[in-house]
Amino acid sequence: MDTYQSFNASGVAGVAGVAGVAVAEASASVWWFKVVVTFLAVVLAYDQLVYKMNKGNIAGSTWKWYPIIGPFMESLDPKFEEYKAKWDSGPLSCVSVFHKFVVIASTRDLSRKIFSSPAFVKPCVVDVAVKILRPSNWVFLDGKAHGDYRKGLNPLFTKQALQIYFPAQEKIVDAYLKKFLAMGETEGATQFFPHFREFLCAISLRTFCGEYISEEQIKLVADNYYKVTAALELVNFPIILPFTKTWYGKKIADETMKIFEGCAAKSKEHIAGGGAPICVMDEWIESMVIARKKEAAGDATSTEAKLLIRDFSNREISEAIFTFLFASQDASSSLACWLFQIIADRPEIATKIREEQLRVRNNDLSTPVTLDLIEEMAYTNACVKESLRYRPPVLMVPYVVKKKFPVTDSYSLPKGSMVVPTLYPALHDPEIYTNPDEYNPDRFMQDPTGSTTNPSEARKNWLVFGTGPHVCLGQTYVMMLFTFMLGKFLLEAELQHEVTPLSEEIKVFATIFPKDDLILKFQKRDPTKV
Ligand code: HEM
Repeated sequence: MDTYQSFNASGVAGVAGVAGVAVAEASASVWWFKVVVTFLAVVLAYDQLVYKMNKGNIAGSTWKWYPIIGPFMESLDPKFEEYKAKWDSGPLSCVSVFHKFVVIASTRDLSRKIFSSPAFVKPCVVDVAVKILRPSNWVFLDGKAHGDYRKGLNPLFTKQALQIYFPAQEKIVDAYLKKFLAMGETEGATQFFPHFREFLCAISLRTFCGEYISEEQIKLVADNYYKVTAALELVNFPIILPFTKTWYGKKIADETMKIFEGCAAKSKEHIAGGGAPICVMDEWIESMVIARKKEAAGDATSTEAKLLIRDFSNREISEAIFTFLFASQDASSSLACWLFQIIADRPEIATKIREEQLRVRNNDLSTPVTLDLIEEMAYTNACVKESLRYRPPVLMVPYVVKKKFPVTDSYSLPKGSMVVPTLYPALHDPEIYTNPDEYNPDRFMQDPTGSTTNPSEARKNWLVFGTGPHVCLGQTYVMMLFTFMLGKFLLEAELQHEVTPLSEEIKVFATIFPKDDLILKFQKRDPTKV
């Protein structure tokens, strides 16, 4: 009994002790629970409140339906139809993802205003882009520093300079045309999206680096470049962890810049030895040499003196050349896919292009193609322009707001927010373009702006290449190259497109592509016939 009692007594005491501890622990965990719940409630309320305040009177959901993350999951797999619904919801509309406030501008006047307000905005780059393109890269410059650097780069893409690169481009176009025709014979219709990406990459690399880059290096870059695109998607994990998308992207970017560094060294030797420029690197390096000579002779203008009379290191050149590849690769591949799909589906337009191609050459196919001859190809050029209007490769361009920006009379963009001027809505504005969802190159033959109803206003709608201080550096290059390519391919090949229910649907992968990746066949034809 004693034993039992004492056991019982100690047991009771033990139970009481345990219960006491349990009560203390329970109340501690209740306290923690309360703290956590209160903290979460404050964070959620703050997030919603800030959203409401930033939103003001513009379109957007009344509350963030998915607290904190907002439409994050949708942004992982962007859909054209969801973008379009957003553009149609109002001239200014907003979302908030992870407390990042994003405003979308969907009219041409608002888009132009944003593009042309460098005092308030600068291009927005995802955090990981700075790591991949490197912080020292010129694309991250802003304001006057950016403007000065740009002045040094603009001469590399004038018509005069493009004339120099043209022979190298023509060689690549011929080589790939041969390849595509052979593929047509052996494989029939195949998915052309990857082939066009490789082709455009090869053209860019020869244009930028001439013969300094080897076939193997071109193949290496062309095969892997898509990893850079994937790493630079707008939504991505900001820290580079091994074997993730961003890690592979950085690896390829570093390897590519290393190749470009080697090319820059060879180009410097070539120009120092008195060689004539044949590629973008040569042209840049020669312009530095000329500016230095002028300075020595005492007749350098102040701009030249500032921009060019310093030795750009091979590393610096490689970084700038990488940005050209980065800016051109996806947009040019997108244009190629849509342009050739559209023309293959419209034989009457193909016939008109062939007529023009023979006419400008006086029916003599041995006529050398020069940039002057390309300028005579008005109809072929209108087909490229209309493709860019109908399916603009770049739908929107993200900018970041540097200081509070009164973008309309009733709304100011908050400092630190992201603002996204759109291009697609302006290029499909029914007040400017009759039947905007119809592909009609004749609109650009009737008027250079593409609008007979409102030509004076239409000039403002041509936002395919952006506008303002960051307007695309390569726009003349794009128009010249694609006009030439379209003419050449159509003379030499019959394009057979296998139309699927997804052909006209738009897939978003940095730029836009047909959802079925374009199933196409090139078939040899007699180039002397229309
Ligand atoms: C179909 C092809 C192309 C399209 C649709 C396109 C479109 C654009 C757009 C919309 C921008 C942003 C402009 C802005 O913020 O105002 C841009 C910038 C840029 N593009 Fe292109 N682009 C194309 C091809 C190229 C090519 C071939 C190059 C090669 C050199 C290039 C080089 C650049 C550069 C360097 C910038 C940044 C300019 C700066 O920040 O100063 N682009 N492009």
